[in-house]
Amino acid sequence: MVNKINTRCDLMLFGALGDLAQRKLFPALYQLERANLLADGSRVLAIARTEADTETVRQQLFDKLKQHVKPEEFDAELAKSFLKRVDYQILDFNEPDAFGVLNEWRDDANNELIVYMATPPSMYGVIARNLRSASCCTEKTRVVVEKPIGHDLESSKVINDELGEVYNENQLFRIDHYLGKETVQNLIALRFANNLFASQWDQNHISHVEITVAESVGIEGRWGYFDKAGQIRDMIQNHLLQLLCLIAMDPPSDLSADSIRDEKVKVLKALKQITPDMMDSYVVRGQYTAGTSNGKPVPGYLEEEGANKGSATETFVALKAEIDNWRWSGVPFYIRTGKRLPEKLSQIIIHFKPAPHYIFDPDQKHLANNKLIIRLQPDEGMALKILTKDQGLDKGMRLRQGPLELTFSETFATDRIPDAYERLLWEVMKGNQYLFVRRDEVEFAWRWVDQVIQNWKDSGEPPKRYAAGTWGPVASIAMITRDGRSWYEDV
Ligand SMILES: NC(=O)C1=CN([C@@H]2O[C@H](COP(=O)(O)OP(=O)(O)OC[C@H]3O[C@@H](n4cnc5c(N)ncnc54)[C@H](OP(=O)(O)O)[C@@H]3O)[C@@H](O)[C@H]2O)C=CC1
Ligand SMILES: O=C1O[C@H](COP(=O)(O)O)[C@@H](O)[C@H](O)[C@H]1O
Repeated sequence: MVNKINTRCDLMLFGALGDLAQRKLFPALYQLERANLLADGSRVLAIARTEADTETVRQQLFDKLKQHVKPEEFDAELAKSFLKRVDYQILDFNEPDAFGVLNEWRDDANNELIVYMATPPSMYGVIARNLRSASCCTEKTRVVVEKPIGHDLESSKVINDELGEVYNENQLFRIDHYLGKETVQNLIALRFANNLFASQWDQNHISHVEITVAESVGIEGRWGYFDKAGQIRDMIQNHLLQLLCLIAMDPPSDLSADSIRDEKVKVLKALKQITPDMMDSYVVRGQYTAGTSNGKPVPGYLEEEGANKGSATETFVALKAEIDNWRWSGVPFYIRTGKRLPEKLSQIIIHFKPAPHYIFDPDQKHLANNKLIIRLQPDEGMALKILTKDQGLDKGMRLRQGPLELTFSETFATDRIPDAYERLLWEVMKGNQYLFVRRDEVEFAWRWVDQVIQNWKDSGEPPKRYAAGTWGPVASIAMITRDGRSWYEDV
């Protein structure tokens, strides 16, 4: 049973009519209302530049809630009552003089003020400065900003500096929505609540790690944004490196935000640089061509709406990351992520080393390593593949591999899994930063990703093609096969 927080919040949502706000943030706030977690008197000021009045925006938000909340969780009366908390303010973020109006909306200065910037990152500094000029912030104000923070190390420093001129680091909540996923937080529980794994979690016992975040969707009308980013900036710089950190970090001394973030930063700092001569064997980038998705024909990346036909932006990346420290020396982390892959699937596979001396049938030696499969989405859960004796008089000491299985929806049938943004908004309201990214994490992640992007630029090589509906370019299979391994397939 989660208790509602008693403090009333005033949430100023900049960019409230944008895609993120309407698809994710308002549905998440509705779910907090549904769970009776919003304090009485908490309010939302939806801010954008479109000419509209509050009633029209409430009606538009009602329609979007109906569209994006699961039918069995949508209650029209509750939605209407939730939307009474929402007012709309027309504002051009570039107009400092217009910001004074925001103070008028705040009728009680004792309410917690949360500023959520669901806007292009180029707006963060402008909004922060204008809020300051309008005296619309205090040292207690919490400020939420979306990814990506910049498009490389230099530009992320500029954005972080601009935010830092107005706010202290302990006021800043940088979102990486993967950290709001229950199954991602569960990595911390798995690793640090089960001593069984703690003693096995290093290069003495683990041979390699795989992290796959596959998406079946394509660009979904976001060509303008995505083509400037590509899969490495959109997914690897943030979500996949966060997953890597949670798997690779040392145990934090407690669950405080800084203890966890300190450990993640140590991992990011220890990532081995990928130099130009390593690129062929360590990195594969791809771009999808026409193919199928869910059995239906789909266009290639260059034929998507709004496409620039000559684009060399990658929609797929596979790479081998190495961590230069005592715990992980010699243990590659194979990472892959892409759009228009055969299915939506995020999973981490920990491959344990075989026993030091093998005494069974030589033909079965390939079976002889345990694997821990962590399914982040969908079908959330985990399986530990272990070896047992095959049953039957005629089987001798033949081995077979089977799972110790934990499927969350079956074992813990009662609980609904909240969306990442519900958790993250809830943590912001409580003022808890442990699921948000600190400035140095963002910057060390960029430092590592930037060198790969620079190597691509210098080589001038175009991305390798793969047909939509396949697992990426064949080169990504060759990359892991060269090391005598293969991407995990559940057979
Ligand atoms: N969409 C997604 O799935 C994800 C988005 N993000 C990040 O979230 C942020 C928002 O993305 P998204 O919602 O897609 O963006 P959109 O372009 O859909 O929305 C941007 C919003 O900002 C408003 N806006 C922009 N400039 C101004 C201005 N000068 N004055 C007033 N209002 C302005 C727009 O107002 P109006 O509508 O009135 O023009 C709109 O409400 C970005 O940083 C993005 O990278 C991160 C992860 C996923
Ligand atoms: O941040 C982003 O994440 C989504 C994938 O998120 P998921 O929760 O559906 O796994 C990705 O599609 C999008 O391009 C990226 O900006």
